[in-house]
Amino acid sequence: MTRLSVNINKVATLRNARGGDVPNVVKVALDCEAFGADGITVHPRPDERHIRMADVYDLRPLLRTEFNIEGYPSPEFIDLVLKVKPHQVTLVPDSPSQITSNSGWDTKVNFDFLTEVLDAFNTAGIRTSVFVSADAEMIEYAAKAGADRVELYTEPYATAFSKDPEAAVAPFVEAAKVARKLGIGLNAGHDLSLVNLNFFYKNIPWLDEVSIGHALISDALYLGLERTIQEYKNCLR
Ligand SMILES: CC(=O)[C@@H](O)[C@H](O)COP(=O)(O)O
Ligand SMILES: NCC(=O)COP(=O)(O)O
Repeated sequence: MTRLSVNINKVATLRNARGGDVPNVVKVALDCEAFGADGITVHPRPDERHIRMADVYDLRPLLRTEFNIEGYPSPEFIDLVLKVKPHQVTLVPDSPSQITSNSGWDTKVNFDFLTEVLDAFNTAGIRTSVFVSADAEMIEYAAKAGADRVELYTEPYATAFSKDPEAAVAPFVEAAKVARKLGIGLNAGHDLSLVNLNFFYKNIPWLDEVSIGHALISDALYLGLERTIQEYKNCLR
């Protein structure tokens, strides 16, 4: 089964636009779970422009599904994750000024750093995942550094999908085979949508998890959150 983790960053962005508590991020997360989400993902950034550190603490005791925290492993981020102890932490090589995640790690160049950070999370009993491009060497070094899983950065797939779906997914199928051969888990995310998700899943049915935010929350404006989550779940069958 491929799990759907709903990234609620965009819900927090909407809330922050007015400075109040509408929409309430915790309530939306709990409703996502009630509507069938298998997990909740957040990606706090240092400027707290969407998810805030306080949201992460508020969510932890209330969530009933898997909690995945993504982000760049700064000292503050590491401290937060070790205190909150989510089910999974996903390391992303974001710089603070980036609008959104736009690449995977160079796991070879950052091997020592990643090994040290992954060791701290593994020792704390938190499942680890490393955000990488669909590149065999990057996956191999992530595994060597101690990652339990990799998360494939799917923006290039999403961009190329409309022109040639087969060509778009081909490098991801190869990357997924590398992860399977190494015996590590496989997640995927970034710009997955109702348009491109089912094709991705059909080609890589052994995916453990997808995390989806931007398109899913946008679809919910038209379809409502409950139906949207059901439609995304239907893409994973
Ligand atoms: C790693 C990744 O792709 C997501 O965490 C993404 O960055 C979240 O979306 P936003 O950048 O829009 O918050
Ligand atoms: N890890 C990817 C994620 O959480 C959501 O990315 P997006 O669907 O907002 O592009």
